[in-house]
Amino acid sequence: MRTFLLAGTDTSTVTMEWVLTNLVNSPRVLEKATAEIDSVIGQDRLIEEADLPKLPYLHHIIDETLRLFPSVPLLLPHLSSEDCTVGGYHLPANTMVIVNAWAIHRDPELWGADAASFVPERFEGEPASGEGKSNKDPHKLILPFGMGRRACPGAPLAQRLLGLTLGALVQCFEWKRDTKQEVNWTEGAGVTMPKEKPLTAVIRSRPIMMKLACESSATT
Ligand code: HEM
Repeated sequence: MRTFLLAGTDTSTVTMEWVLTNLVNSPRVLEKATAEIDSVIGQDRLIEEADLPKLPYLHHIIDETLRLFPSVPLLLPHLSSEDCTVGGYHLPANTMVIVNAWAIHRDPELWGADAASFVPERFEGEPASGEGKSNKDPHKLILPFGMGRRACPGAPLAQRLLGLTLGALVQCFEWKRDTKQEVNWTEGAGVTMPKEKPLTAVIRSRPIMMKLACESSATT
């Protein structure tokens, strides 16, 4: 239980801070996410888990954030249990292998000239499924949760948690930068990759907050 708490909390909160940083720096994307939530759910009730499959753009925002700011940028170190070949390189047994997901996620050969830009639309289109499907499917080019047998077992939970939290934050509040210039994207140090300086922003409640406040005062 302790492992799950340790592995699950920092990774998710760091990602959420990067998502919000990207949104306050990209009003166009924030507006599109707000419009999606308003058209699918509206302002009369709070987002629920069952709404998530109907909010593709929200997921593209999360995928694009995990691409640019994977919260475990070097994944976890692995040890080869026997001699093997990886990407054409011979690895003797007992070699430590570190995968630089951050660099893969920003490689212009994979992502094009705008690899460093925040563009959730690059995840549009159905994810390819099955062996041998297009290796251009962007969902198959990111590995924020690792891959294979030791991949993150909390990935499905994390994706639902991020979707629901971000959905509620966008549905319930207007978000704006508190400075004229863009919020700094500088990364800090750590096993998980935090922002160097914590995000500050201006938020204003949207109509649903008044409704939720009235409902909660009526039940107390
Ligand atoms: C945005 C959220 C998260 C990210 C980006 C993330 C990422 C990762 C990565 C990259 C690994 C290492 C994979 C590898 O060795 O190649 C990992 C391992 C792990 N994660 Fe997550 N994780 C997240 C959330 C969670 C949550 C919510 C839980 C549990 C509730 C969790 C539990 C674990 C555990 C137990 C491991 C170790 C698995 C093993 O060694 O076999 N993670 N995670």
